[in-house]
Amino acid sequence: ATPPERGDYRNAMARLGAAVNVITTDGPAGRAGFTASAVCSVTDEPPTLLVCLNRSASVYPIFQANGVLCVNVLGAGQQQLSNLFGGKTPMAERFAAAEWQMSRSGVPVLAEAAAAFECRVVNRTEVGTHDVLFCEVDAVRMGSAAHGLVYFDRRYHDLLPQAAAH
Ligand SMILES: NC(=O)c1ccc[n+]([C@@H]2O[C@H](COP(=O)([O-])OP(=O)(O)OC[C@H]3O[C@@H](n4cnc5c(N)ncnc54)[C@H](O)[C@@H]3O)[C@@H](O)[C@H]2O)c1
Ligand SMILES: Cc1cc2c(cc1C)N(C[C@H](O)[C@H](O)[C@H](O)COP(=O)(O)O)c1[nH]c(=O)[nH]c(=O)c1N2
Repeated sequence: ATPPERGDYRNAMARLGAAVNVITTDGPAGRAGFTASAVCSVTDEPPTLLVCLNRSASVYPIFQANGVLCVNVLGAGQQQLSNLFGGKTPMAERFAAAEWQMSRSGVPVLAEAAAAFECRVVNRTEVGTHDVLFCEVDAVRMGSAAHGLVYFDRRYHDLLPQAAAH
C-alpha cells in the first residue's frame, strides 16, 4: 500500500490531542529549550519517558551534548510560553519569559509547570527526521499549575474539568 501523503498524515495527527511540554537543558553546550508534544511515558520501572526531537532543530546539538534535560509540563494559560519555545525566538528571550529553578543536575525547571521531570538521556534511536530520546527520571516535581494544557486541532485548549453530572 502507498503511505498517506504528509499533509494527510499531519491533518489526522492534528486530531491526536497532546499535552504541551517545554524541554530544557543546560551543561557544557549551554542552555536551551524547545516545545514538544511528542512526549510519553515508557515504563515506571525504572521511571522512563521518551521525547522525540527533530535533528534539524537548532537546539538538537545542545541536547545531544548535554545529555540531561527537564520535561516541564505546561498548564492552562501557558500557551504563550509554548509558542516562544516553539521555534525561531532567540534562546535568551525564551527563558526571560518565565521563572526558573535549578535542578540538581543544573537544568532549568519551570516553577509554574503542572509537573516537571528531571532526566538523564539513557538511550536514543534515530527514526526518520527525529531522534527518540529515552530519558530516565531522577526526580519529579509537582508544580503550581492546577489545570492542563492540550494542543488539539492546531490550537491550544485549557483543560478544565467538566462540572459533575447530576
Ligand atoms: N513531533 C513534532 O516534531 C512536532 C509536533 C507538533 C508540532 N511540530 C512543529 O510545529 C509546527 C506546527 O504544528 P501544527 O500541529 O500546528 O500543524 P502541522 O500541520 O504542521 O502538524 C500537525 C500534526 O502533525 C504532527 N507533525 C507535524 N510536524 C511533524 C514532524 N516534523 N514530525 C512528526 N510529526 C509532526 C504533529 O502531531 C502535529 O501536531 C509543525 O509544522 C512542526 O514544525 C512538531
Ligand atoms: C505545539 C508544538 C509542539 C511541538 C513543536 C512546536 C510546537 C509549537 N515542535 C517544534 C519545536 O518546538 C521547534 O522546532 C523548536 O523550538 C526548535 O526550534 P529552533 O530550531 O530552535 O528554532 C516540536 N519539535 C520536536 O522536535 N518535537 C516535538 O514533539 C515538537 N512538538
